[in-house]
Amino acid sequence: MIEFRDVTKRYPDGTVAVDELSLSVEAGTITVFVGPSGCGKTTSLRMVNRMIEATSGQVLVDGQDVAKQKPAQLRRGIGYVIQQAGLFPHRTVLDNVATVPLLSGWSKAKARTRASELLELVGLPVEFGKRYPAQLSGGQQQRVGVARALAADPPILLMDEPFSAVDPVVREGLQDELLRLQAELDKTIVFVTHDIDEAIKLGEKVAVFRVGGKLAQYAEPAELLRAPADEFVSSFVGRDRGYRGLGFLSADGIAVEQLETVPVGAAVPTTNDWVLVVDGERKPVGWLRPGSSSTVDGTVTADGLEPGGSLYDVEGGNGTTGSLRSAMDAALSSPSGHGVAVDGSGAVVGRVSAESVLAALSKAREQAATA
Ligand SMILES: Nc1ncnc2c1ncn2[C@@H]1O[C@H](COP(=O)(O)OP(=O)(O)OP(=O)(O)O)[C@@H](O)[C@H]1O
Repeated sequence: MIEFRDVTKRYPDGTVAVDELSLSVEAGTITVFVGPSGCGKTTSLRMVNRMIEATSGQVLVDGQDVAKQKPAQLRRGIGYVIQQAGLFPHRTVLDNVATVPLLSGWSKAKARTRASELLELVGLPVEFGKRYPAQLSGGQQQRVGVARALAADPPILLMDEPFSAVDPVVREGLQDELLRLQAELDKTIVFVTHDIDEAIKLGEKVAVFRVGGKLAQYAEPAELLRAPADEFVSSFVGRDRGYRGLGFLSADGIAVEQLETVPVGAAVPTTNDWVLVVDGERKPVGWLRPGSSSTVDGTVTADGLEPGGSLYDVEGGNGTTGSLRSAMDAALSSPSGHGVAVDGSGAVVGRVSAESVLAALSKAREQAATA
């Protein structure tokens, strides 16, 4: 656990970067510090590994005041990942990752074996170990940065805007990868970003800072969306917070109704409604519009079908149930108005409607009110 107790950082020029910060970061969780530029996120993060010293107050790691520990020893248990990875340009990728184990006295062979394992863990081919950082894409360099920070197997990982230099698609992949890694590694991660969507996706708890280094709210993401503490948090959290909040509500109680499907090559069904066309594994191919011409000699072809909308995975992708948001999105984005529900393998299991999502939502509200 990491604990900030009334921590203030005043720089020599008088700037108060962090003002009386008190919060606890639970072990084994991802906690995100978010806020506008200059609100003291980086300063707070760096006070944990003593790259910056607090002016007053205490930072404790596992109950021990960091100010009383030798920085080198403290940092052995704390991995650090920064924007644009900060790799050594003249060392190979493998040697970059092996740096900390080598510094800790491991043999070269053992450090390199460990580095190879880590490259695999972060989803990079082991052959990339021979390359130099400049020979990798930004996203790949970022993965190397994560592998390097994990090399000594530290229980704590500090990540300062690690994904902000890559494009949105790569960034999303890296976020998913981090969540996957965390499920496996169970580290205590403090993650700094100025992107509220990233904070809400990654954080089990999110600390919102305002300029002047004051903590505006510290809460679970669903709570931030549902009940922002004040105007500042509300405007920082941004638009559509009601809709985004659906992402945190389980679609457990939602009714999945029967949906008429037809395989490619089968006879065109006689119905005036839309029909979902599926492949041999019951995965959706597209929609057959009522009176559509996507047929040859009375059988359904894959050409000319209406493309489908997003899919509602009833298993939620991580062994959990899907969210009301994904169910609602499936219903709203489907050309037929029927949201397509699929199982973990992508096979169609039925349909959901916007009305059934709203019914599940009011049931969840009633339950919350009587709880
Ligand atoms: N060495 C320094 N001397 C004086 N002021 C500093 C110093 N380092 C940071 N600051 C100031 O402290 C405040 C907080 O800076 P910090 O880098 O922690 O913010 P941040 O929230 O991480 O911002 P960003 O998102 O832009 O990186 C800012 O006003 C900054 O200008």
